[in-house]
Amino acid sequence: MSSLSGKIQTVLGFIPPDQLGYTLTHEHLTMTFECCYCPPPAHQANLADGPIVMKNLFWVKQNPYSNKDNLLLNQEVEAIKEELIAFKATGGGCIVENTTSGISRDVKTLKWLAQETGVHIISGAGFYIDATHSPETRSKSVEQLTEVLVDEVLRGADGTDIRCGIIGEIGCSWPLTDSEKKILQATAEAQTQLGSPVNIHPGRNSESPFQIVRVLQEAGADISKTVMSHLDRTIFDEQKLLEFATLGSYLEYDLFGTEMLNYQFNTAVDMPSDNDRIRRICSLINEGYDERIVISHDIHTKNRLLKYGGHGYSHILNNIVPKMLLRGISQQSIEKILLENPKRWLTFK
Ligand SMILES: CCC(=O)NCCS(=O)(=O)O
Repeated sequence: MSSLSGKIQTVLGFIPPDQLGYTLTHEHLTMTFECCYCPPPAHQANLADGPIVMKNLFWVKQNPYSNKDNLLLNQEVEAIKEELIAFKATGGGCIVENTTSGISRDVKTLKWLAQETGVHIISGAGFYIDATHSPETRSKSVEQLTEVLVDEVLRGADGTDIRCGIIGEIGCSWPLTDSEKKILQATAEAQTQLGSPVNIHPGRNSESPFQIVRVLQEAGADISKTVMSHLDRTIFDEQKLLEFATLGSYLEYDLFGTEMLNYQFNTAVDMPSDNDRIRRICSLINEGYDERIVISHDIHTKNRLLKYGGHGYSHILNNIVPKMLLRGISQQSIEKILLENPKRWLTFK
């Protein structure tokens, strides 16, 4: 049993699980996303640079990864502080901030935001996708990577004493790279030592979540304390989703608010709408999985903030919950999705 057993660890220290409140399990409050910049086609090259303004806003919403300014969420600390105050006033309690090494994690800013707003913020340990791994990270053994993860949870991240309360999001590509596989094995080992919650970012292929679970299981992970993120853009076939659900991870629908014609990272994918997401969640509940579902917005670009006409961090509480109720999801299931499931996941074993 770990020293953290029974506790939830925020950037301000431990909280009793019953103080958590409604929780968004996958957000970003400060990060950069230049690693995923997609140059626009030649005839739109002028839209890559310059700030977001009314005149380019529709284009930015359709092509969020092609405007460089849009990828710098770390420039919006004041706007995000205002949003968190509104989130709390709307009934929100906690945000799990999934920024890991490679996309500019900034735990000092997370601590400041938690102090200023009263929202519980939980920070993530570990590494984003291979494209962001440093030569130093690539050269580490599984044991050395495990040490980094354990250290970020027990002692603090990025040279501070601010501690992470989950491992993740651990970035995985499709196909999985050697460096990502080592980090998954280290994640399993660190999870075994700490009893910690884990969050995984799968590659953009429906086989990816299955492959990741296999690697984690072989390395001894506890899949029941692991969230598989981004299922909205990863598994579309209902039978395949139900097959994945039997593996026992939490099933995360975390792109609420994202509605676009073309999904730039994989144009073979039709990005679902919020109504599609709600339908998917209804069918998972009907199949008996309401104790495994968690939801979020995964805000990672500026255009999704209220300041830029986006849906903001309170969209789920303000708009999605009422629509879920309208579509027959019970208040009891909503309490599980937004409160009980996050609480169970975030409490160290
Ligand atoms: C860092 C944020 C992130 O990785 N979000 C996932 C985007 S997507 O792969 O689902 O498009």
